[in-house]
Amino acid sequence: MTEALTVKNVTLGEGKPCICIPLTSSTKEALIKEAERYQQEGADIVEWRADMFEEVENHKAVEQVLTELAAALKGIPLIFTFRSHQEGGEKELSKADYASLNQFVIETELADLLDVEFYQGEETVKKLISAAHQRNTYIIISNHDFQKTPSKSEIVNRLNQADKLGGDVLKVAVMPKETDDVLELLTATNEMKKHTKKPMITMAMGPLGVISRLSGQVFGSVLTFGAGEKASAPGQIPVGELHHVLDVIDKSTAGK
Ligand SMILES: O=C1C[C@@](O)(C(=O)O)C[C@@H](O)[C@@H]1O
Repeated sequence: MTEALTVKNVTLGEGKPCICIPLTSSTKEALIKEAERYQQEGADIVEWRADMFEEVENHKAVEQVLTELAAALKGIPLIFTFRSHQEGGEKELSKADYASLNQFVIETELADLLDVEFYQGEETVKKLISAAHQRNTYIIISNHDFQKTPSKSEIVNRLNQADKLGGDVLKVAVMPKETDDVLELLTATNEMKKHTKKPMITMAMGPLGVISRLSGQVFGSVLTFGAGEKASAPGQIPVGELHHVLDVIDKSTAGK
């Protein structure tokens, strides 16, 4: 059974999956406008994809955006994510720069959750978890495979490793080439939910994987990404449509 994790006014792991909208603009002004819009539209959670920000290597500029985002979001939890190129992101930082950017963001206490990539290595991940936990910040440990879908046992293995490292939320995204791959991801999620109490976020990307972005309540994924102005990964559907489908599933599975 998943133990729910409450971040500000949002609970991950109870009933209907939360909807997270990614901020994908490249300038501060456009990011703040996006945040204001999603706040008015009632987003559950917002993710800042900082690898899409033109000044991401300038820590002061990052802090300024975080400060203004916190004001614009009016209490909506914020995930800070620097997605590296090899995991599907737009920029690449050295391992040292990746660690220092995330450490800096933790110290600002302006993000509620940080997405930390599993492949950055055990030492970095553990250091960031420990720093975050001293500041009431949660860590999502993520792993993306943009080329393929690993086997069910490999997906479970990656989620287990993220759990053992001490992540608060465990995330895996894969790329399906056939419907069997989507089933592999869903089966892995369903199986893992029997072995961990931590909230999980899993998805199969691209058009074939759309069903996995809708069915979290059934198989055990607590959050789903919906496209705002722009999708941050293939297969995300517009937030309005996502709300509608999640509501239908929630109503029809109530009482189970
Ligand atoms: O890890 C994820 C999931 C994601 O890749 C998706 O497929 O929806 C979108 C990213 O912005 C986010 O950081």
